Amino acid sequence: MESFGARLHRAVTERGPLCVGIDPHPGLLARWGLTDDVRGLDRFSRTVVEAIGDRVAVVKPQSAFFERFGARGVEILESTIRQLRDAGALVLLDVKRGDIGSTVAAYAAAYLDPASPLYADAVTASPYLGVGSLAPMFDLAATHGGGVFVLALTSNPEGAAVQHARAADGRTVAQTVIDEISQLNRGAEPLGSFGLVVGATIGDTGHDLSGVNGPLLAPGLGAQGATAADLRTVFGTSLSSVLPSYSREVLNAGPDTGALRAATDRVLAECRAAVTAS
Ligand SMILES: O=C(O)c1cc(=O)[nH]c(=O)n1[C@@H]1O[C@H](COP(=O)(O)O)[C@@H](O)[C@H]1O
Repeated sequence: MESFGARLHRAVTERGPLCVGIDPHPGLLARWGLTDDVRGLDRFSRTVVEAIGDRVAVVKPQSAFFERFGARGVEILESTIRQLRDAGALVLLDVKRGDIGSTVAAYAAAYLDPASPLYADAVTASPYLGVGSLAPMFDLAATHGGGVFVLALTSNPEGAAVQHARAADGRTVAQTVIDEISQLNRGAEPLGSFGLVVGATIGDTGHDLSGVNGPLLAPGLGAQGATAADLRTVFGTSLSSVLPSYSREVLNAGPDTGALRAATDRVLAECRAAVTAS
């Protein structure tokens, strides 16, 4: 069975270094002329899948925007994940889960077991109950060729108060997360299956990402103010592992599928130039 890291490496080689988020904000539904209900949610998600499912390496549905409609919203999330996978995109389900280990095992079963209705290629996870508490996710991901992206340095301004705090050994909390994920990816080729989330908005924080050997998801581009040109400052010599991620910047171009594709092509060209420039 092929690992998530290998599948991601191939997808990025074939389709380019880009993740597009599906974040059906109420304001976006209105902008697209859709109702703020499950019908609007379904139409929005289908339109995004139709426009970009066959051309973007990774698509990241944000679960909260589906959960807000209850069981029928989650049903649409399940169907969106299936449609995306059928279109050949890798699905990174943005759920940012974290809990004590025995409960994390249940989250792992929900998202990383191929038998689950919400099965996705990878999930986002929060390490603030300790990176070790996420072990059941790492284990199930490894068993089934899935991936886990762990928050390290988030794109929001509030994150630094926690993530830049120093642990007893002098490292920042973020660096301890980075180092533990690096261990998990040691020796993996062509790329490890365990990723980190590092916001494109954070500037040069002096964290050492050189040993990660896994994907670095970079949200915060576009609507949150960062540009592709900022990736060099944030990631330095680790640029080749960066997976830039945009949601509203692309989604604002809808509902026209041609306009969504054009927005996707534009940000991909910017990211390609930023990631490959020497
Ligand atoms: O894990 C994430 O994807 C994430 C981490 C982070 O540090 N910052 C961040 O914005 N995100 C998510 O990335 C998306 C950003 O959306 P836009 O600001 O519209 O591009 C949202 O779904 C956020 O939940």
